[in-house]
Amino acid sequence: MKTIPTQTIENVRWNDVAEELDRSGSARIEGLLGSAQCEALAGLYPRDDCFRKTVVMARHGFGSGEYKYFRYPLPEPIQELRTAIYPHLAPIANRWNETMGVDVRYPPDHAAFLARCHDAGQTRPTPLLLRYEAGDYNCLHQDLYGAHVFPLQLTILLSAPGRDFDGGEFVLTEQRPRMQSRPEVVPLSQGDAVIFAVHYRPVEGTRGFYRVQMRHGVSRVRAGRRHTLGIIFHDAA
Ligand SMILES: O=C(O)CCC(=O)C(=O)O
Ligand SMILES: [Fe+2]
Repeated sequence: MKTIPTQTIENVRWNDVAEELDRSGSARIEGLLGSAQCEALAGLYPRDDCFRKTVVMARHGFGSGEYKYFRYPLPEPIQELRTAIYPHLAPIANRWNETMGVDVRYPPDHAAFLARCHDAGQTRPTPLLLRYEAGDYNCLHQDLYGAHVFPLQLTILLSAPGRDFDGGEFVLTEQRPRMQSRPEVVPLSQGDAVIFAVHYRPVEGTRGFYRVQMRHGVSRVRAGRRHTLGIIFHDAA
């Protein structure tokens, strides 16, 4: 499978991504992957040699649909994306933690952060491939897998809305202290990525910054089949 040219990642307007994340808690990158790359990645789903675990969401009350966690070594394009994107997000994560008064700081390269996870017993890879069919959905959740959490993650839509599936919108909610939750739908085309907060993000209020709690999920797929690739930067216990 073709690797992702590092050039592609370097060409993303990371300053705009950072601004958008600060403003709304999520940011879209259009056309991060080409359609051939998307289809090759979605095509890995039946390849059980690539995965360490399958989760049937209905069995756990997570929703309806399935996902599989990749095993190490990750397929090259996924390893590349995870390694190349992390250094652009670590400064944002550090700034957010500073704003929220959280002491944890993230090293500039992903290998160093993974070493921290692995030393703490979080050794299992978390990148995952998800598959939804008509009627399937993903309940609002947070992808926490242990004490070590990298506070940003991304999801890439591998299928084409309108052609491969209908419905199945990516949804974020933001729960502000003592207030009702704010929903947001992130419209995605095939190959687009959404970067979003895993659990908390800082929001500026009239009396300084406060912390809001984020969750993400997927609305019901109304027809067809939808695949996504999830990239989470911490490993799992
Ligand atoms: O399928 C989606 O759009 C959401 C996937 C997800 O929950 C994740 O990537 O962590
Ligand atoms: Fe998730």
